Amino acid sequence: MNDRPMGDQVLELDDVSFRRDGREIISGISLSVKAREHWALLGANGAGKSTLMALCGAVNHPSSGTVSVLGERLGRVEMKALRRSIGHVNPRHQILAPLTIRQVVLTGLTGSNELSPRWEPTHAELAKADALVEQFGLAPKAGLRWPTLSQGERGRALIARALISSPELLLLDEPCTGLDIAAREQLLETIDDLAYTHPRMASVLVTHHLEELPATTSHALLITAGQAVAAGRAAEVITSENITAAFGHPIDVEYRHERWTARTGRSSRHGSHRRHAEEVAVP
Ligand SMILES: Nc1ncnc2c1ncn2[C@@H]1O[C@H](COP(=O)(O)OP(=O)(O)OP(=O)(O)O)[C@@H](O)[C@H]1O
Repeated sequence: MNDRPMGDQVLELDDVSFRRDGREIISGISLSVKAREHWALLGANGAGKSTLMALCGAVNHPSSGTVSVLGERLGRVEMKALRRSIGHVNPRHQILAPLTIRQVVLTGLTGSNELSPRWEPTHAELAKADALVEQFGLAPKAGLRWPTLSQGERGRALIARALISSPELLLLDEPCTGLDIAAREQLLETIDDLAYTHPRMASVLVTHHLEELPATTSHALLITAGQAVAAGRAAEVITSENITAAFGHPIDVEYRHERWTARTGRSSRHGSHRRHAEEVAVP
C-alpha cells in the first residue's frame, strides 16, 4: 500500500485494549512486527488470540491504545481498503457458492467470498491465480469445486487466495486445524517456502500447538487472559517456563531440527497408563 523503505514497521500495536460487553478481552498489549519477521501468537483457548488477530487484520478497532497496520493508523483510514492489503486466512471464512479453486483464489482480489458478476479479472490476474494454484500444488485440482475439496486442499487454497493481492502482511489463524499429520507437514512446508517466494512479507500465525509452528517462525507473542506473558525472539520466548505460564499447566518444550514440541507431565496418582493397559491385557 505504501512505498515504505525496507525494515519499516508492518504492524504496531501500542498498549492496546479491547472491551466487549463490559469485559476486557485484550489488556495493554504492545507488539511490533517488521518486514521479514514471522510471528507466532500462542495462548490457551479463550486467551484472546482471534480477537488480537481481528485488530491486526483491521477487522476491529481497539477500545484504547493504537494499532497501525502497513503504516496506517486504525481510526484514521478506511478499514475496507486497508483490509485488501492484508492477507488474512481465517478459519471462519465461509465460501458458500460452489466455486472452483481458481475462482476462490481470485476472490482474494475483491476481498469477497463470491465472484461478483460485474467484475472481470485481467489476463495478468488470471495468470497470477494460476501461478499460485501451481505453487500450492493445487494445479491438478484447479477446476474442482469448493464443497468437494479436502480440508488440506481448502487450507492451501485459502493461503493462495490471501497471497494474490501480494500482501506485505499475512495473518494465519490456526491454519493446521483439522489436518492429518501428513497434510499438516505439507502445509507447514508450504508456509516455510513463503520466506523465499515472498521474502519481504511479514506474518503472524495463531496456534495452540507448538508442533504446528513453521520452522521459519522468528518471533513469538504469548498471551494469557488477554495479557502478554512474553514477546520477542522465538528461541528466547518459546521456553518451558513461558509456555507453562501462558497455558497455566506444566509443559516441557523441546526444540529440535528447527521445530518445537510440547509434552505435559501426567499426574502419578494413577501410575503409568501403559502399565495399567498391560495389566488389563494380561489374563
Ligand atoms: N464479540 C465478543 N463479545 C463478547 N465476548 C467476546 C467477543 N469476542 C470474543 N469474546 C470472548 O473473548 C475471549 C477471547 O476470545 P478469542 O476468540 O479471541 O480467544 P482465542 O484465544 O482465539 O480462543 P480459541 O483458541 O478458543 O479460539 C473469549 O472468552 C470469548 O468468549
